[in-house]
Amino acid sequence: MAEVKMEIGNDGVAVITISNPPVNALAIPIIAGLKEKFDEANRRNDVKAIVLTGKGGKFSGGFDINVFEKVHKTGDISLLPDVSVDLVVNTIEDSRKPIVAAVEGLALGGGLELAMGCHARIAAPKTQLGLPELTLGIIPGFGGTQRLPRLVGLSKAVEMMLLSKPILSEEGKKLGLIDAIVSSEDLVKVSQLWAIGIVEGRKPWIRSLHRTDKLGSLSEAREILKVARQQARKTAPNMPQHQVCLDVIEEGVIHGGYSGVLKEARDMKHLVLSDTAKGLVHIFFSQRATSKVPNVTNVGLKPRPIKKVAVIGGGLMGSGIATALLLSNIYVVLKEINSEYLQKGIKTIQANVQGLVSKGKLPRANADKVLSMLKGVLDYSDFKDVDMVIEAVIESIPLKQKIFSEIEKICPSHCILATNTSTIDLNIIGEKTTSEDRIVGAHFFSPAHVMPLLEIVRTEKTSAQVILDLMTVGKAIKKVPVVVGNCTGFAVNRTFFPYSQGALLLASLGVDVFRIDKVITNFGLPLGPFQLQDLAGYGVFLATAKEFVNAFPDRTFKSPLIELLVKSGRNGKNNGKGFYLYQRGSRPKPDPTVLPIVEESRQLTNIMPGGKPISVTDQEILEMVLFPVVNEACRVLDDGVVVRASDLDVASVLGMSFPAYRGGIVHWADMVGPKHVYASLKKWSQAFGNFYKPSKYLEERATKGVPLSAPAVSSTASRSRL
Ligand SMILES: C[C@H](O)CC(=O)SCCNC(=O)CCNC(=O)[C@H](O)C(C)(C)COP(=O)(O)OP(=O)(O)OC[C@H]1O[C@@H](n2cnc3c(N)ncnc32)[C@H](O)[C@@H]1OP(=O)(O)O
Repeated sequence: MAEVKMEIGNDGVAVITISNPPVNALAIPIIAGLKEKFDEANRRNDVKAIVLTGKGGKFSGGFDINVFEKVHKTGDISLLPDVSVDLVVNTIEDSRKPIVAAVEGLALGGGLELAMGCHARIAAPKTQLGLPELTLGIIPGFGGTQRLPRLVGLSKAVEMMLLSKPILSEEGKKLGLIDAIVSSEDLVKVSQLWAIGIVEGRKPWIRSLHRTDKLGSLSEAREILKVARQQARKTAPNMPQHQVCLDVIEEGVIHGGYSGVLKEARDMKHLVLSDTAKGLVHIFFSQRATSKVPNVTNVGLKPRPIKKVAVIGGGLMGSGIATALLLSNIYVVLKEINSEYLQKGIKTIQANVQGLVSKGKLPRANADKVLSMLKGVLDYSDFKDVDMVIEAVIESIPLKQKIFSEIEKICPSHCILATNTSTIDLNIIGEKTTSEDRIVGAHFFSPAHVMPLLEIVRTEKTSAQVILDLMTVGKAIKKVPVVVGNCTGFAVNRTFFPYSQGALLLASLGVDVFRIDKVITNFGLPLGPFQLQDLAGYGVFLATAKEFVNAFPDRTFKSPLIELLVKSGRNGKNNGKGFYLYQRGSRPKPDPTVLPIVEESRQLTNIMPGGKPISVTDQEILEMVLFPVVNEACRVLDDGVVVRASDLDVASVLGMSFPAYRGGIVHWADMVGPKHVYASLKKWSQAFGNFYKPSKYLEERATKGVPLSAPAVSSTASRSRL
């Protein structure tokens, strides 16, 4: 239950405790409770000093993000209480009695801001301290933009806020954010003594907002902010909160902390209503919702331990998957068909691990231990005690069928039989076995040890236990598992197939390929469709295209362009020459010599109206590439391939790097408006054919004014593949 308690000890110290499991979020009743208890403590004659702490080993995960969601749904900004001035400045910082924060576990966002309003901070070891508000599209709103620079210095504070990077209490102590670190058991006791120390004048009574000693000179401050602004323009070009955060910090540096607090409160409220905040808050909750899968996570099943996994195939995917498992202390048996391929696979894993060491992401000392958990094999003898097999061989149906019949016999009966196929129907892969209940798709995205998404593909026969086990392994290896149904391309590849198709069609209509890529990267995807094709490899593209043409012949656009590129000796990044030129040590450069090949492809498709290139705005280019993706997302929703629309948003962000601040593909389409998407597709389908034909789902929702993300109505729910 959400509550704030106060206990007054014989020493005259009131201990105020926030209790709102699981993370002690500062929900509205908690804020009201804090105000009430602080007022009471200040009034009472038997209270000399106050300690503020959180129950259950966590100080606070910050302001209740659900309130932002409510503001987004209602548009009612008055739902946000005045915490910054009323509670943090007037009640806490200007309290007549000293207040010490006893922080443990985590103090994030509003949690850290409350602590910074107190007159001292005592922390347990390894407590996370941070202001991650920018990841939600807002800025700190309880005075954090003013107090953090005053406690840790401007440079560090800017870094912590702009990168939303938490620090541990040990670093906090060195920086001056934390006054002392004591064990968790002694935390409240020491904080009480510290508070009495302030009353008795043995410890300083510090109001952070009044400090200026760590801000440096005005010119130094301006220089730091100038550099930060330049960096933010590069790293977060489409998001307003970074520049606003720096403006608010500057206000406090120039006109004083209180003036900064007032500007912060005003600007925070504006930002809460921004599309960026709507998108990012949506993704925050959507990502957490993916852990809730009906009939899997709510039926009392317990995940079984997965300690040893066999990976079949040491190519790019297999070695990436093996790396991810090893990094999470799971034993891996890597199987290949000959020692040459096996050595290649092992070398790739070693290089992956080494790469993490050189980037500082893995301590050098851990690298040997990680690699010692790997065993390379050429036969199945080590498969007798594995808990899971992940097959990652080439996309060949007979080969996969053979492998699954073999492993079914060799592996223990509890062993999960997973495939990393990205296109082949799981029912076909499992057809020749009697183990279809333990066959599941574990679809990783390349590079598998880096990309965060794991699509878990289930068939009608996959057991709930197997899905739960794979979800648990997925989380253990730091992926975000999203459970999806079985269909060509599953959720992500199916939804995004029209991404490259739309781009190829536009190129055939006479639009410059590099302009298309630029428009898409300006929108926020890291790579345009042509550069993405270069990177993914043309072989993969052609093989996938074949699958899609077979599965959805009514809506595929057949372009000869990639085949022409291959014929002319281009192979994308693989051989350094695609739409772009790839040279070691320099950024990919658009290659103008590819343009005659694009022209040849145009002549062959011959779809330019009147033989002339169409004239389009950048906005039209964007929509002609992304609306077909939205259209396919609608079909994916209609077919029940995902549990909920927001799962597709998360999958698009984590699997395709669709900008999180646009909320994922379905959320974005709802912001743009289904009516506009529908009308545009209809217009283009009349001009350019079936590729653009709006789906029934889109048509229905656009005409009825129902958001694309609204839960399915019963007639479509019956088609669910989950
Ligand atoms: C005005 C102020 O400046 C504005 C703010 O304070 S904005 C809030 C700033 N704080 C944050 O951004 C922190 C957000 N939370 C997190 O990063 C992580 O949840 C965490 C590090 C606290 C804990 O992570 P982890 O242990 O993996 O648990 P996680 O699954 O994320 O969260 C547990 C539950 O708490 C909820 N939760 C976490 N932080 C929350 C918050 N600030 N408000 C509301 N709910 C929150 C999650 O939604 C989840 O709910 P569910 O179980 O119903 O799905």
